[in-house]
Amino acid sequence: MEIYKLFTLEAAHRLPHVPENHKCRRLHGHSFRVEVRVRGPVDPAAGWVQDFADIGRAFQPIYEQLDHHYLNEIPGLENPTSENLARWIWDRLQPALPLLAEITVRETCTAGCVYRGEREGS
Ligand SMILES: Nc1nc2c(c(=O)[nH]1)N=C([C@H](O)[C@H](O)COP(=O)(O)OP(=O)(O)OP(=O)(O)O)CN2
Ligand SMILES: [Zn+2]
Repeated sequence: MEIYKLFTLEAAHRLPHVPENHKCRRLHGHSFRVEVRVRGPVDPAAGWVQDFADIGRAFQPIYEQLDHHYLNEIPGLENPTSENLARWIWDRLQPALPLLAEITVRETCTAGCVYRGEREGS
């Protein structure tokens, strides 16, 4: 079974590799929504895959690094596309959440990406 927890964070970014006249080359901000999904068997005694609070605790240090920050200044996020942000979050979250199955990053109401780890062909 799969469970999920949703996080919202505010951050600024610009995309340095898009053409000069592309709007995303300019500094702008998003209310990013990050959905973390964990997959595993339901423990019969607990009745859950994993405590939602475990996901919250694992995500906290990542949240602190990203929320109200300029993403381009964070090592590894010099080109902070949704794709790169999803992989960056995965790489830091997976050691604390071995059952991690999927990271969804939504930049706007209409755009985002889903990452399921290297087996996806990254
Ligand atoms: N594949 C990707 N494409 C784009 C990314 C990205 O991370 N991955 N990022 C951006 C920009 O950051 C932009 O802020 C969001 O893009 P876009 O959906 O084009 O922005 P709008 O909300 O303004 O969309 P409209 O449909 O034009 O209103 C760009 N592309
Ligand atoms: Zn953007």
